[in-house]
Amino acid sequence: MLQCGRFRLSLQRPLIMGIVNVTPDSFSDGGRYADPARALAHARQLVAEGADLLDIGGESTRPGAATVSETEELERVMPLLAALRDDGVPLSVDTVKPGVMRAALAAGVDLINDVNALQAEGAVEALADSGAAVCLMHKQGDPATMQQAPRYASVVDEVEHFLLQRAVVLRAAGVASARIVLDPGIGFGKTVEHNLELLKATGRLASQGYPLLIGVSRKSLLGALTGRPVEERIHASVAMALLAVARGARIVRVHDVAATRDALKMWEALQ
Ligand SMILES: Nc1nc2ncc(COP(=O)(O)OP(=O)(O)O)nc2c(=O)[nH]1
Repeated sequence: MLQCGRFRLSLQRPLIMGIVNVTPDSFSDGGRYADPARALAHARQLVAEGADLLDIGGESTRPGAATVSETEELERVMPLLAALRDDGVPLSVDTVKPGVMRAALAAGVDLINDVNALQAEGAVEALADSGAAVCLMHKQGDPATMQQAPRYASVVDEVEHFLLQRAVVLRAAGVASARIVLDPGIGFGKTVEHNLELLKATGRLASQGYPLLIGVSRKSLLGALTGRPVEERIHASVAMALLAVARGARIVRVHDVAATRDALKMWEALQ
């Protein structure tokens, strides 16, 4: 069970986190939902397609992405969070900024999705003071430079150690384990080989006492394996989400909810 703000989400079956990027420059859908009305319609479409929760992102984290001011990020995400507040769907905000976290939590967001694992000053306190869940993700370096020369002695050991260390910090701050999700951060300071090692270790990473979230949707790893451009990666995205679930992941963060939902229904039918 995931204690996710206003919601208690069963993890008996895998959950789909639908991605709503309200940015001009997200790697696969940047600019498509920058208009508030389009973003709201898209968010509701993802719920209709079977998203169990929505992840609202106001700052691209793709390699080389420019950073966004807190004011700008708030202007992007807050109207959508407000419009979705009473739709009855758990809402996540994808941010590294404690100020954005606090505003989103005050507006009722149910999960903080932080690619920086709440390392910013004040982030742990912001989360601890709320009832929201948190996704702690590993990354090596920052989007601007993380893909220049990723290097690990043992990527699985190091990612696992980091995530468990961050979970210990949260538990010490009074955050119950039922509010914590871990994520190895596919594509965040990793080579193709590093990403594949982490995905092969999904079972191990998912057995650490916390639900594991995998986000691989449309990412360059899939392009490297298939040769497909970003707009042609739905098949590989669905396949890798299904494989992650089959190996123990409990949440998949995806752009293509309907296709992923159908695939997970097939997996569930065989359990
Ligand atoms: N927890 C988690 N959060 C994430 N946020 C963004 C992206 C990148 O994907 P996307 O949001 O589609 O692109 P962009 O960061 O360019 O908006 N990937 C993850 C991920 O793998 N895990």
